[in-house]
Order: sequence, then structure tokens, then C-alpha cells
Amino acid sequence: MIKVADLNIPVIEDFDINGRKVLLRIDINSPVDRKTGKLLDDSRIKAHAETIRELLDKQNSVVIISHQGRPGDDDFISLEEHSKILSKYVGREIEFVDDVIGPYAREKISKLGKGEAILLENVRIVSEELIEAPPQQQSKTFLVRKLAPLVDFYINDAFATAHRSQPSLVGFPLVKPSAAGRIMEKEVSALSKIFNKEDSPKIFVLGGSKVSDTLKIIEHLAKNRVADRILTGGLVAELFAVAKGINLGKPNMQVLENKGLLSLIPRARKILLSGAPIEIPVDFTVEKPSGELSNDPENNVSGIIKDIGNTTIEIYSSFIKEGKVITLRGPMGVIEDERFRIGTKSLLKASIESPGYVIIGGGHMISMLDKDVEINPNKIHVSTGGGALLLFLAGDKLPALEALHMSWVMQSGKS
Ligand SMILES: Nc1ncnc2c1ncn2[C@@H]1O[C@H](COP(=O)(O)OP(=O)(O)O)[C@@H](O)[C@H]1O
Ligand SMILES: O=C(OP(=O)(O)O)[C@H](O)COP(=O)(O)O
Repeated sequence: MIKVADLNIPVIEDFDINGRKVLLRIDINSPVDRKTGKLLDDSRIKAHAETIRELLDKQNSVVIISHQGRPGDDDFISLEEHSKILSKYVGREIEFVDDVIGPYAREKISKLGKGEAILLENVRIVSEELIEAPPQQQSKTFLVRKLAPLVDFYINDAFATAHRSQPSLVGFPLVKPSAAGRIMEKEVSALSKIFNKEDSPKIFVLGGSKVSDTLKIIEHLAKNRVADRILTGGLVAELFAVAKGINLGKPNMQVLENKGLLSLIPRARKILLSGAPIEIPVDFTVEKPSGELSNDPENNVSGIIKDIGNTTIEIYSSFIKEGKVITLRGPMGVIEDERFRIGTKSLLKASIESPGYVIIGGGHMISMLDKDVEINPNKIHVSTGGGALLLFLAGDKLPALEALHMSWVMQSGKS
């Protein structure tokens, strides 16, 4: 059992999970190369191998579920390639099953032998999975009703999706004995220890493309006075720049419009007006229509913004040097293209070389870490989470953890 604020989170040791059938929710959502559709990074897949191996060593039959991307996005792809990589890291074959709740998947689950594992297809092909609702409601979804009767236990190892109140995360704990997996356990234990409210200044480097999520994170960080400085990059920065009244030019406004982000401008403006400690880039690396690159000031951009600019890198790096705790999530630029990795890599370098403690999260950000450099755990925590990590640090109760707590209350009769 681990205690997280006032939640009791059951762990694997709290049950006799040997030779049983286990439904294991992991998060192997990974960056995808838009051109080839292949995975660009396997850090999350590698991380989850530990829990799977342990369950298989204990002769459990392991049914693995995960998501990848969101419907409509380029990275909403099958988990077939993931199963091959997972098999490599676990050291055992993990068969990919091209189904989630249909008769084929259910037969595969029923016939699964001891010490065997299967990976079901991307759980987000089941449309219910995209709807967020309270655990009670999610426990009545088809996903839960079809799969729960076939397993003995539910284990949630998906820390990176713990901020979503989706059926695969919060529905099962209400109907099955449930526990946190090893990644979930390690993340919440480590982060609870590392992140002290008193440590200051706390610097947050927030970029990427999940702008609505990031606005929510910033609102929570600001409300709970957790951040001393928020350095923005990626599409998050572009939205704040526009909200501040900076003219980024028609093509960039078009990018924001195409991504459905313009409606978020009033919300970003409200955050700025509330006095949240937001920093916006003073220059950008842009790609001109000719394909040429240029480093332009924020109010005179001559192409599509692809990364933060050189002066911004310098300014942000100097803030980072002063930080006691630096948390980075979401890249500064379009890192799928090697030419636009400079901003992200430079800020990662500045953080790692700074005297502060560094927390690195989010699939895209961790993919930029140099795989050959050893990570010193006394200096750096590499989290599998992005949004979940930030909301956890902001002091939010993550729905997946709350559901595990509810499960424990139901099992033990305690509160
Ligand atoms: N200026 C930009 N314009 C368009 N996309 C961007 C920009 N900067 C970053 N991105 C995109 O953000 C995506 C990653 O964001 P996100 O999913 O929020 O990060 P993470 O997975 O680390 O949480 C990448 O696909 C990257 O191309
Ligand atoms: O990659 C994830 O989140 P992150 O980008 O915040 O790290 C998780 O897999 C959650 O995915 P979602 O934000 O589509 O629910």
C-alpha cells in the first residue's frame, strides 16, 4: 500500500497475484513518424516491461491494454509494432490481438495460458474510451462489462494516462480487486519525495501541441501557486503570443485555426491577465515558403513557426540556471524534423547542466534525451507522464489514483 496525499493506493504485494488472470493497463503511447507511421521512440514501452515480466514470472496470464494517439490524429495507429518492441524488452513473445472487446479478443483471453501475455488492439478504437466520466459510470461501459468477467485482477500501470477518467483507467477498479503496477508505484512515490512545495524557484518548461491540456495545467499550477516561472514553447507559446496581442502573421494564425486552437485565445488571455508567471518566446525559428529557415523576432515572423529562436534559448537557459526544480514537458518545436530540435535539446541541456533537480516528462520530451548519457537519479527524474505528471505536481487528484483508492475502500471496507 502506498499513501498519496489522503489516498490509499493498493500495490501488487497487497494481493496474492500468482497464477491468475490479470488485466494490465499500460501507457505505450509513443511519438510516431508522420511519414512512415513507425514509432520514433520506445521509452514508454521499455519502461512497462518490468511490470509485465514480474507478472509473467509469477505465472500469471497477462492481458495488456493500452492506447496510442487519438482518433483523427496521424499517430492514432495500431499497437502491432508496439507488441514486437514489447516482446523484445520483456524477453518473451507478447502476441498482438487485433481486437479489444469482440469475440476474437474474448476467446483469446479465455484461452490464455499461465505465463503468457497478449496485447489487445488500441483501446481507443472503442469509442466509449474517449468519453470521460466518473468511475461509477465507466464501470458500466461495454469495455468493462465485456472484459472484467474474464479476469481476476486489474492492475493499472499507466501513470501517463492517470489524469483521464476513461473506462480503461477508472471503470475496472470498481468491479475487480485492483492495484497499481510498478511504474505507477514508482512514479507517485518518487515524485511525492522529490517535489517539495517549499523548494523555490520552480521553473516549468511547457511546450508541445496539447494546448488545451496545457492551459488546464497552467491554471492549476497558478491557482495552487506551484510555479515561479513558466517558459512556454511549441503551439502553447504561439497561443499565448496571440493572446498577448503579438501579430504572428496569417500563416501561423491559419495553423492555429486548422488545429482548432483559436477558441482558446480568451482562456489564454485570462491566464495572462491573472498574473500567472508566463514567459513567451521573443524570437522563433521559422520555415519560409521557399523552405529556407530564418530566426525572426516575435513581431516580424516571415514563415511558419517551427521552433523557439536563439535569443529565447539564451533567455530561457538563464532562467533555468536559477531553478531549484525544473520540470520540462512538451517540445519547443517540431522535433520530428531534425532541423527543429535545437530549442528542445538546448533547454534539456541547460536543465541537466543546471544545479537544480530536473523532472522530464511527456513522450516527445523524453524522446529527445540522449540515450547514451546515463541518468543520475539524484539529479534527474525521467517520468513516463506528461499531462499526468504536471497535474500531479500541481496537487491534483488523478482520477486513476482515486479509482484505485475507491477499489481499496470497497475491498477492505475501510475508508
Ligand atoms: N511550433 C509548433 N508547431 C506545430 N507543432 C509543434 C510545434 N512545436 C511542437 N509541436 C508538436 O508538438 C508535438 C508534441 O506535443 P505533445 O504531444 O504535447 O508532447 P508530449 O508528448 O511530450 O506531451 C510534436 O508532434 C511537435 O511536432
Ligand atoms: O501521451 C500522453 O500524455 P502526455 O502527452 O501528456 O504525455 C498519454 O498517453 C495520454 O494521452 P492523451 O493525452 O491522448 O489522453
